[in-house]
Amino acid sequence: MNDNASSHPYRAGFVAVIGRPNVGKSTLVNALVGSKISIVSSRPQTTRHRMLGIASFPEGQLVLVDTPGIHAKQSRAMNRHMNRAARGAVSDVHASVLVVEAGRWHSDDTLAYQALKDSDVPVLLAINKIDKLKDKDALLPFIKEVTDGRAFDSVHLISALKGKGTAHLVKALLAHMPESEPLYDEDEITDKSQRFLAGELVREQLMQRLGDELPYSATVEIEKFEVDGALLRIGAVIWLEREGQKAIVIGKGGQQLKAISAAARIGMEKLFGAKVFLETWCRVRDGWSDDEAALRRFGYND
Ligand SMILES: Nc1nc2c(ncn2[C@@H]2O[C@H](COP(=O)(O)OP(=O)(O)OP(=O)(O)O)[C@@H](O)[C@H]2O)c(=O)[nH]1
Repeated sequence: MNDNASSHPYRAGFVAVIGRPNVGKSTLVNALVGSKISIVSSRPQTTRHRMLGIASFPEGQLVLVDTPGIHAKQSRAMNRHMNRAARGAVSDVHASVLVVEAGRWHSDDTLAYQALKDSDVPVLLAINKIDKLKDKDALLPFIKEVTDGRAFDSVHLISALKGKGTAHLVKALLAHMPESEPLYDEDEITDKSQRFLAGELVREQLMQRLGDELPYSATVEIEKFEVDGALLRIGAVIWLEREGQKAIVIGKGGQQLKAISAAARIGMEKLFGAKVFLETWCRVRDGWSDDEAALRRFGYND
């Protein structure tokens, strides 16, 4: 068994990070892992897949299961997939973190809480975005409101964005993990391939730059991922649902697509520690986000 300096046993296990869309789950996972493995945008429902973030500390290892936000609207196949991925993550973990936004409790928070309570593992509450609250005195009544009639193992006030309060949350989570050898090498940060992460980095730029003009259904497929000496040659296809959406993504004189590619390439170079040559194209396939077979082709497997 791997003992640290103070001879506490090394602990390692799985933690589900659950919450409604846009509360900061991916930002929290990235903060704990120390690298940007999960994409972030101000648009709700950015995270579509369940992915593992591996956070290693001298005292132990947390394998964080980042999930799509749980929400009540399930009309499209894509949304049904996202809810299934989030609920599936709750089984087989040692603890869960329910992430909520400071000052606001939403009916979808109740839905997420209920999914956790049915799971029989310790639930820690992380009240995120405390940096946004002008009136810190409002926190006490909020804590009282959200904990009234709901059982949490502990409550943590955090700012995932600024890294505030996260050390305390890590300590509390590690205490719930079983004694174990590390589950992953300490230099591993995710279970997803570089190919997958490359696609997500392009999608992040689409979400961030195009905001509400962008159809929610846009997705990215990596057609080429080749190692060429010290260079990575990556080819990305942006899939859209209608011809008219292409003009939005490409922009005047191709400027928008150029900016998307440039920013995604910088993100890839940072994450992969290698020079990247990135090519991007737009293609159209009608109605794919409500088509279960197309979803599987684009990697939305349960
Ligand atoms: N001010 C502030 N903003 C935050 C904090 N954490 C996250 N955000 C912002 O909230 C937005 C949503 O963050 P995400 O991490 O994508 O949220 P998510 O819960 O993973 O969202 P989904 O993928 O939609 O489920 C982004 O604009 C983040 O920068 C925080 O601690 N403080």
